[in-house]
Amino acid sequence: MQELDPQPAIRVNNLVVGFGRHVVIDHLSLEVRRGEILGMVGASGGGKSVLMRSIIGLIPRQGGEIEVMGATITGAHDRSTQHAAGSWGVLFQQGALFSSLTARQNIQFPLRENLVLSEALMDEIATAKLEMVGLTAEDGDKFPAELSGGMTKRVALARALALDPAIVFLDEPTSGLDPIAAGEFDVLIKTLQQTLGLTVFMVTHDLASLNTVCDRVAALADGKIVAIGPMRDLLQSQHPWVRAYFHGKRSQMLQPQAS
Ligand SMILES: Nc1ncnc2c1ncn2[C@@H]1O[C@H](COP(=O)(O)OP(=O)(O)OP(=O)(O)O)[C@@H](O)[C@H]1O
Repeated sequence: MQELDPQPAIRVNNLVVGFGRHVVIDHLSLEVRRGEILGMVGASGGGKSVLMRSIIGLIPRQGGEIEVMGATITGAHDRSTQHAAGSWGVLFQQGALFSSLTARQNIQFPLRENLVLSEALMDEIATAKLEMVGLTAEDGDKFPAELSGGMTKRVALARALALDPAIVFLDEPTSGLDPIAAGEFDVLIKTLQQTLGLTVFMVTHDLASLNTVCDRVAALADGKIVAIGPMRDLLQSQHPWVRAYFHGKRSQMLQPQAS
């Protein structure tokens, strides 16, 4: 296993996020190490997406501190957050490609927003990103409606990688994919982590992803991280929700990795 940087990529301290009286994140603290793939699990509606969106400054918080690559995150329009935003890419839950743009144009979107580059260079970058996620230059000419679910996820990942981020946030990247496509996507994420040194924050319900690609897994329950560590540690956790999640009927197919 690669050596991890002791200075975390993401540091969340005592975070509180809610909507009106509904507290979703309740004094949560978490560190994501540089270069690791951290899987985030939790009940549906438990706050995983809210946590991810808070970290990247899209949802305001009521308390606590967030740092990403050493930069303090306040609000989406804050200068420090905007500067830090260059260090991350995001794959939202639905892929969220612009339907009127080709795959290539979708990948180029962040480049156009943030940089001044020639069309030729932008085409070159888009082709490189397409290849990086296992697609061809020809796939770049397709519109989202012409892509399979797996291809859509790959294009969305290529777009998240457009600005060469240090961190990628993935919100349920394998949802809706068949097990083979999901497995291929897992391999892709692991390969990108290893070749690019990426830090990956991955919200997922996919037990196979947790077991095969995540260096550590964090469990969110009652607005807090109630367990965090390698998968084998989570399987030993005595926390009632974590036990129910990993030892329930749906988890029987889980094959823990040998330590
Ligand atoms: N913009 C919002 N306004 C009000 N409530 C919100 C908003 N966004 C999320 N919530 C609420 O916050 C809670 C956590 O939602 P979140 O989407 O983070 O869950 P999740 O853990 O990602 O769930 P799932 O696994 O089903 O995707 C839910 O009760 C949701 O209704």
